[in-house]
Amino acid sequence: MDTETQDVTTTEAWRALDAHRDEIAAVSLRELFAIEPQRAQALTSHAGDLVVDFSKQRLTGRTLELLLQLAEQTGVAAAREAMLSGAHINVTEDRAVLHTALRLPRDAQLIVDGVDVVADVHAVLDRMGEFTDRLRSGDWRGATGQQITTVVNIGIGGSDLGPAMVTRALRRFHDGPATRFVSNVDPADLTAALADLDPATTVFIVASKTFSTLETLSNATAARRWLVDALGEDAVAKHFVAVSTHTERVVEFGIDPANMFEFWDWVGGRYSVGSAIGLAVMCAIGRERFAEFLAGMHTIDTHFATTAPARNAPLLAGVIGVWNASILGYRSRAVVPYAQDLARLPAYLQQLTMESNGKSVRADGTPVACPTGEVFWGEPGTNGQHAFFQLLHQGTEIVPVDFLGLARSGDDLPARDGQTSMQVLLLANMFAQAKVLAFGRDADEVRADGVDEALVAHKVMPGDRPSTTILAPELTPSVVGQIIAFYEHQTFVQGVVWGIDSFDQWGVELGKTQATALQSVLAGDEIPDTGDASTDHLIEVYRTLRNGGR
Ligand SMILES: O=P(O)(O)OC[C@H]1O[C@](O)(CO)[C@@H](O)[C@@H]1O
Repeated sequence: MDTETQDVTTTEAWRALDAHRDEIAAVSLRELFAIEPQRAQALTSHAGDLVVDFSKQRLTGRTLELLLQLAEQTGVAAAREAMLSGAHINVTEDRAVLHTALRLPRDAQLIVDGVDVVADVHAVLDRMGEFTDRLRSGDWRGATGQQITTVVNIGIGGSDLGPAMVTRALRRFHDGPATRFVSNVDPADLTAALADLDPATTVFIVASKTFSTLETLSNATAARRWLVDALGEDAVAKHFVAVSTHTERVVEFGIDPANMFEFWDWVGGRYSVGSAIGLAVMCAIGRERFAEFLAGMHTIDTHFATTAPARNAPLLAGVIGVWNASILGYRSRAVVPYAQDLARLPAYLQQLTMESNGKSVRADGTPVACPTGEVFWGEPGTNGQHAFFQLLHQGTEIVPVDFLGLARSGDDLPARDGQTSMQVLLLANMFAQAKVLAFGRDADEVRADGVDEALVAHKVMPGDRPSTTILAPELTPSVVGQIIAFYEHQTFVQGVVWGIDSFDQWGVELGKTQATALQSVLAGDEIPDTGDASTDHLIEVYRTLRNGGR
């Protein structure tokens, strides 16, 4: 941390972009498409199976040129090389950042701090494969000799969102035991998950990088009690496995290290679904499909590492994200997958992007000089259309949208018209939304439709609302891996440009320690003195309500 981190706003490219913003402010997307007939093709990148169309972003060829200069002047290529080679780019924790090593093929080699991490990675993948083969074939039996029918993953943040999102996304490939995910320390989460389960046929995966996370250890302890009450202490070995970097804590919890799947401190929690944290996914879809998922990620890693900047999809997405958030002032991004199976993708991306880039100081501790981390949110289309799209179309806030769509669906059904299919209808909705956001409809067009003058202003669609459209052939394990790696790398690019450490998360620590301190205050009945009047008052109100008062 001795080296000073560059302030992006002092670069030549930033100053040029700042001026350029004003130059193109009055140019509409309609005009840009009229001036550049090949715009759609020119602004579409191909990465693996992903086709990424940036043409509806508010930018010109000159904007992209300047954004690529910005990437150059902030050292994105060198930072990427440093990450991929295992340099300690997570400076505040002095750690390498090597989630890309999790998806290197078996015959690759990567020596980091004197160790071949690829060999370690594949040794764990093999152990995961052996375990999941046994579980899926029925060879692994519970304490009463019954076959395991349900796997419950207990974890939170990266130890939940990745496997939960991917397992759901790959529903069609699910041919193993049923999977459930418990994350919240709210007892309702565990209680609901266990309500109809039989301890004799249930296996718990306790997934925690640190094995010290309050929510996970609370849920794991309660789940252990549920199992032991029914089957006795000896049953734990057949019904609990752990995924962690911390063997001693796993043993202390009472899980046999033989049933522990290891990963390493160079895998950040939100980047860990390709590690043993993906064990629940492997239980659901099997080791071959999981290998395809990893291979999909590796395809995008290779694209990111080797493709020229002007065609490099995650690099372009990253700098366009900076352009939107920091220069145009569009502070949030909606992610709208037109795929019900990607319903958890927005939540997954919230952690990936916001825990990574939601920082106000640069890696050297100096304050950032421009807005950083976008606020990510979203829901699957078409549901989102009937909820928040009104604001996207006509609100005062401009929210860039990432549309994700699939050309084919394994679930397709005939459409009501008897001619097309519901998947075609779904995609037609996606294209329509992106089209209307970009090109809108002006007052004359509204009038030309014979709309009553009193309603014209209400029906004007302003347009010029940016979006990126990502298309893929089908939701396969590989494509899901590709989507994840695509977002991981754009998050990385943004972090480098902003000069922040995208791999720490100090901002979540204080709340955790204060919760632990407040737990006993809430449970007790002494006059609260927590150091602030607001919290003291809330605790008193809480106690009154808890005791049935008003
Ligand atoms: O895997 P662990 O150590 O239980 O941590 C869970 C999550 O908690 C965090 O540390 C903070 O939210 C995340 O980064 C992480 O994914």
